[in-house]
Amino acid sequence: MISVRNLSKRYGGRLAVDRLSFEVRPGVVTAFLGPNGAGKSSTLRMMLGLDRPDEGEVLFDGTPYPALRRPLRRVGALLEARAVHGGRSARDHLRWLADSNGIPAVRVGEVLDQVGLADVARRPARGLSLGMAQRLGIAAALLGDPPVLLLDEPANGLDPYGILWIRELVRELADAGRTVFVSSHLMAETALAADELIVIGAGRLLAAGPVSEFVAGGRTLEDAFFGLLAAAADPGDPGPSR
Ligand SMILES: Nc1ncnc2c1ncn2[C@@H]1O[C@H](COP(=O)(O)OP(=O)(O)OP(=O)(O)O)[C@@H](O)[C@H]1O
Repeated sequence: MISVRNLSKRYGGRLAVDRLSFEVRPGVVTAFLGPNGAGKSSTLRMMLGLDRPDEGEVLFDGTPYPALRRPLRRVGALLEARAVHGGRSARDHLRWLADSNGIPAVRVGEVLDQVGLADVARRPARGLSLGMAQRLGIAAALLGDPPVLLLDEPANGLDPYGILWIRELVRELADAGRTVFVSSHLMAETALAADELIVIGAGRLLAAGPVSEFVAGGRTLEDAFFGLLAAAADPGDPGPSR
């Protein structure tokens, strides 16, 4: 279980995350939706201890990320797929990560196979396409076989086969009891891939609940999303009927 409690972050004069609270349960795929600049990446960075909140906290089964021992074994994350040294091969990058987190070296071959990168694993990372770099980032997230996965736009750069692959992967991970939290901009894809939604706008929680409630009555998720944003921008607007 991930608990985000009253999280706030200000950059200069701008409030990027505003008293945000929500929970993410194991065994389901939870999507994190919001327009550009809503505060999704800022929230994910604070979840991972990469940014310090001005207020509030994020707990993984009661423990903040910076206090986790061997964190890659507890929480796997994909944030910035290009965050790999360009001269280093995918295999060496994963070996280094495994080594520094007490993860058996055999996992490197396993995750390379799992993400379909075994054939290019010895190439320098700078030669990887965006889709391959994205798969390498997912391999790194899976390396420690963690019970929690945080994936920021995992379908970014993937072709339709890759998008289907991600959808099936997150489903398998959740079905195995993991906590899977996935940020996205892709409404149609989210409607197919996610069970639960957390929607934010301007750093604030706009709605949270099962996808089935957002799309009740034949409404598309896109319609529900635009309705929530319109209601948040104009509090006089009755907004969507949920
Ligand atoms: N390091 C930073 N310094 C200054 N401002 C920042 C920083 N990081 C984020 N912001 C600002 O905080 C707000 C939220 O940004 P954030 O990247 O978290 O949104 P997002 O929902 O992830 O957007 P996107 O969907 O475009 O990735 C934006 O106004 C952004 O400009």
